[in-house]
Amino acid sequence: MSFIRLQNITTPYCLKNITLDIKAGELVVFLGYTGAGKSTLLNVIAGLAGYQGEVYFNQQNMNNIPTEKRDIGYLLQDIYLFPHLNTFNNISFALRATGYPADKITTKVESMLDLLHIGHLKCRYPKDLSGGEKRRVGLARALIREPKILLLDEPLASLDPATAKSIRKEIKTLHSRLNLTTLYVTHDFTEARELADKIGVIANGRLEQIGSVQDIFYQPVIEIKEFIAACGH
Ligand SMILES: Nc1ncnc2c1ncn2[C@@H]1O[C@H](COP(=O)(O)OP(=O)(O)OP(=O)(O)O)[C@@H](O)[C@H]1O
Repeated sequence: MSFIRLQNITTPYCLKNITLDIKAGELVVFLGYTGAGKSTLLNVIAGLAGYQGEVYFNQQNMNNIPTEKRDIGYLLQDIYLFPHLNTFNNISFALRATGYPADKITTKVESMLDLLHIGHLKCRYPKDLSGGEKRRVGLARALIREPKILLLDEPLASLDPATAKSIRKEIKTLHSRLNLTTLYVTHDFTEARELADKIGVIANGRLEQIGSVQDIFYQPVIEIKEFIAACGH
């Protein structure tokens, strides 16, 4: 049964009639060129972009449900950590804003710091974090409210290959351990291959192809042949 269903999603500038079913617990990677519509697709699911069509989570229509009530964690490509808050306060922000019991916030944030191996960063401000550390803090912040759905928009962009690989591994572990349904945007086939249960290929606002890594690797649509050639297998 599908956990996320998109039905005939069209947006004014970009997406064209996308219909898609994602099962609970799947890690789906959306692959496509710059400007293809990948971020817009995540924004639709998050309730951050206007659209025509229907979005369902667990068979409930989400069209009139605002972002903060959609049970999602979201890590954007340009991570907007609050510059004036340290790591601890960046992570706890959403808990405070939603009335989480004040006496339980510290324990909750500490457990998230442990999970992401960033306890030593808890008093640091974003300007004193490396790119990789910022991603980990961003992930902790996205996960602190225990969402069922995690949306990641090029979360590893501009990291060195070794750091990217280690965070990728961590994302995969968190995805399983926290029973997440994860949607991940990239234009890197190597990244997609390492992570995906399924790959969805977006080109010119359309979902051109969706299938297993093997399906996409051996029978790619024309638009991503270059990605596959570039990944060096
Ligand atoms: N509000 C808007 N007004 C005009 N054009 C828009 C608007 N929102 C999105 N677009 C256009 O829609 C297209 C898809 O953008 P989107 O950010 O979803 O692509 P993407 O596949 O995520 O690209 P990238 O890999 O560069 O992040 C782009 O051409 C963008 O300029």
